[in-house]
Amino acid sequence: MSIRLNCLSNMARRLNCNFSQWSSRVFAAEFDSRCDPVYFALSAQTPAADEKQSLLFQKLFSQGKAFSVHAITDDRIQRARSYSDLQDKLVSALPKSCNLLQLIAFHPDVNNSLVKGFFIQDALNNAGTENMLKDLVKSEEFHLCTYVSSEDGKLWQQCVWSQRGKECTEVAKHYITVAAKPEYHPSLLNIINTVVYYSFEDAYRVLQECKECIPESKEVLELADQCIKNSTKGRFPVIVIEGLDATGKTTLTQSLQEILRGALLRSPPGCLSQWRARFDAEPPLIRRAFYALGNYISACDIARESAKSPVIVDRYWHSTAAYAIATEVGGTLESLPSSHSEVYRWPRDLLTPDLVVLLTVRPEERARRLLARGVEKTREEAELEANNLFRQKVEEAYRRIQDPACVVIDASPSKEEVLSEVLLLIQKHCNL
Ligand SMILES: Nc1ncnc2c1ncn2[C@@H]1O[C@H](COP(=O)(O)OP(=O)(O)O)[C@@H](O)[C@H]1O
Ligand SMILES: Nc1ccn([C@@H]2O[C@H](COP(=O)(O)OP(=O)(O)O)[C@@H](O)[C@H]2O)c(=O)n1
Repeated sequence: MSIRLNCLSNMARRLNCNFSQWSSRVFAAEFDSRCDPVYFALSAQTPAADEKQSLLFQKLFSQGKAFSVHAITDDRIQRARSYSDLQDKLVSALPKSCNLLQLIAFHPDVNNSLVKGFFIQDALNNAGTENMLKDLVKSEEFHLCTYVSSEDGKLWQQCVWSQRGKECTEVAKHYITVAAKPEYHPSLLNIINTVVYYSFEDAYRVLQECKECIPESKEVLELADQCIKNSTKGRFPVIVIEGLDATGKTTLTQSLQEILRGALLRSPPGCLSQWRARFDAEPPLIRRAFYALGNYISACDIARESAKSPVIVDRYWHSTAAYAIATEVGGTLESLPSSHSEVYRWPRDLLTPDLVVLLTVRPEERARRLLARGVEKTREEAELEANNLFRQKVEEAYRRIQDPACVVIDASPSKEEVLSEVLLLIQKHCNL
């Protein structure tokens, strides 16, 4: 597929026609996270009519009227924030007759080429929907497309609209062809340095780019500046406890602290708590960079404390990466990057613990504990409960992270049993 698309854009370049960068992208419209998306590409030439293709496109584009919207700025921070704003606007303003789907556009196999947008099917073909979407284009941050068919309904075209003076005008029109399913789910193109950061500098750079639009970034950066780079562990062991919410991390880490007479730390560290809600409200690009920096700040504390006593850490890099990967990857467990993917590698400059224990509990037991605790859940945790599939993806991502990999413990038995099992593990791994 990518070869065919490259040929197309090379040909367009030779012909010196205005074949925008969008033309070499593949679009993926996601009907349901459990099914494969519909993949389509744009073509400068009239494609041959194909019965199967026409049927598929009719399903996609002729449920009333179809539209797509993408944020188009080159600034990654602005694009991520515009996408979030757009989602809020569409969710609140679209009439009930509309079906809102995720539409992504990407260059096959090119990392960070993915641009997120929306695909809207308006079953009633409301004039109001079209006007509302054209209004959005006025802000010049978005790219609006409509979809039209030839008279016999066999060929489809994507029309691009843009604000020219006072008018919203059609500025380009391309034929649409079915594109092959890529080898890997396109969301994988958007993990490295977009939601998971593998060095202090990469995460730091994102918050630096946010200084203007999120003033709190400056304070987080100041704390990060105080971090000793590449901090190394002291002579005492460092034990990280990981797991989904309500798997017993707090209970276990407190017991371990008492028994081992150690220091209890967490990531993100307490010094960042005042800004956590602020960054939780930001899109993944920014939110994940905040948590990534949190790990580096915690690493400094871990280095200092491990010179004096054993250190127990409640969540660390495994949490940051596993939640980010599971949220970003659409589809089922099979859509996760394969076990040997580089997305599961440990950042080269982050202090490595001696032991990472992953607590797992059966879903019914976890739900029982959450209910008994009665604490308000974070938005993401609420989603976990509603979405068992997402929970499985987070846990599987935890299990795939390497160097150090986590040791998985069934934390469904009693607190005492879990504690003694973990103490045995610590003895084995950390010579305690
Ligand atoms: N092994 C266990 N068996 C039964 N209940 C437990 C066990 N470990 C923790 N709990 C209870 O489950 C709830 C969640 O535990 P907590 O330690 O707060 O989890 P986390 O820190 O992972 O969110 C608490 O009410 C706690 O008392
Ligand atoms: N080191 C960490 C810790 C939390 N997180 C994020 O924070 C959320 C969980 O935090 P939480 O405060 O609800 O967790 P608990 O420690 O209360 O179980 C996850 O959704 C992760 O996205 C992270 O990315 N990195």
